[in-house]
Amino acid sequence: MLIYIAGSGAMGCRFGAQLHEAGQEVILLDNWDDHINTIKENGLKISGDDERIVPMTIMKPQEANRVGDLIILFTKAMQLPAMLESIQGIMDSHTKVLCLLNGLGHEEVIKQYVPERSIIMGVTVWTAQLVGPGHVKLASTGSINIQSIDANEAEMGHKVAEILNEAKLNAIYDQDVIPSIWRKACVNGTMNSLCALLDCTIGQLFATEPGLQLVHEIIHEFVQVGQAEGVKLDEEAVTDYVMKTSVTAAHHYPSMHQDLVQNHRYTEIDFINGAVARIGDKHDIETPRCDVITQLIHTKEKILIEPK
Ligand SMILES: NC(=O)C1=CN([C@@H]2O[C@H](COP(=O)(O)OP(=O)(O)OC[C@H]3O[C@@H](n4cnc5c(N)ncnc54)[C@H](OP(=O)(O)O)[C@@H]3O)[C@@H](O)[C@H]2O)C=CC1
Ligand SMILES: CC(C)(CO)C(=O)C(=O)O
Repeated sequence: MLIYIAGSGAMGCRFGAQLHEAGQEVILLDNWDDHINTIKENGLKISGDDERIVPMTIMKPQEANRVGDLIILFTKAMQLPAMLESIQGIMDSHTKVLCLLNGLGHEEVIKQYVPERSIIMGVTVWTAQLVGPGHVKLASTGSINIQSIDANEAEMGHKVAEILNEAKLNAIYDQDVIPSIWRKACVNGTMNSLCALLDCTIGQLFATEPGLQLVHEIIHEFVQVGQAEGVKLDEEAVTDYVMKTSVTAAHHYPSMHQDLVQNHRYTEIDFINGAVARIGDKHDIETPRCDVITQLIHTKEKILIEPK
């Protein structure tokens, strides 16, 4: 089986390396020259729980020319359309496309490039961090929920879950993956944006009474908007999940903090709080917190990434 990882940053490298080690033929696709050259020359360096060097094939998306059996999308959300455009030549009617990006609204984007019967949507709580080009840090454990969006293609989704499990990626075939995607978006919509704005860890944020209050108000907006979209979300259960995640990830600076504050890179805010604000508008639901958080993150992007 030929598996492409379309977007081989931290998560793409984790998944690519584990699938390669499980015996699959894996090709990493990315556009970052230093990263590509380092992996070509030295292999992928993995530090953390199980340090090793994994020899991996990596190239730019436009250089790939063999049709893939499975393509796992792992770009940042704002890079997704360009990636889908550039991988048209490696997809045919049998190619399955699995999306594991954080955030909301990717299904609609993917449908513009991939037939519905080939799309598998998913969400993962595995983590990974780029240390530098060709070097990723992996720690702890995780899991994946996936579902074919065409109900007639469930079998193909089950097969993909099996392949992920052979690589010890703990995948389950979910009969309704959309609430899980929204629940993870809610984790990111509370912790990622607030920690990036306040320059703090998750533990620091959740230890404050006003911070915690804001977290509850954001969760309420996500749940109201999700429910209006027909997503089965229970506010108490989502809150419980967010609180539990805040404990296990207490010492972390979330990825949006790493992107914006530490590395001065654009964020996925438009696909998290920004998406809830947009969908809320559609349903005439007010989302004042998501609105202002989105505006503040964009302001911080202007200050840090585009200084005058
Ligand atoms: N990291 C995590 O723990 C988790 C992430 N996710 C989600 O997975 C998706 C992928 O995230 P993740 O793997 O963390 O993304 P990364 O930031 O590690 O990489 C994403 C892309 O950004 C570019 N890039 C990253 N760093 C640099 C750099 N220093 N210089 C130049 N280009 C760089 C590369 O793209 P290119 O060069 O092609 O532009 C790379 O493919 C996102 O939707 C994220 O929210 C989900 C669960 C956990
Ligand atoms: C750490 C965690 C779970 C919460 O923000 C995360 O998903 C991220 O950093 O993107």
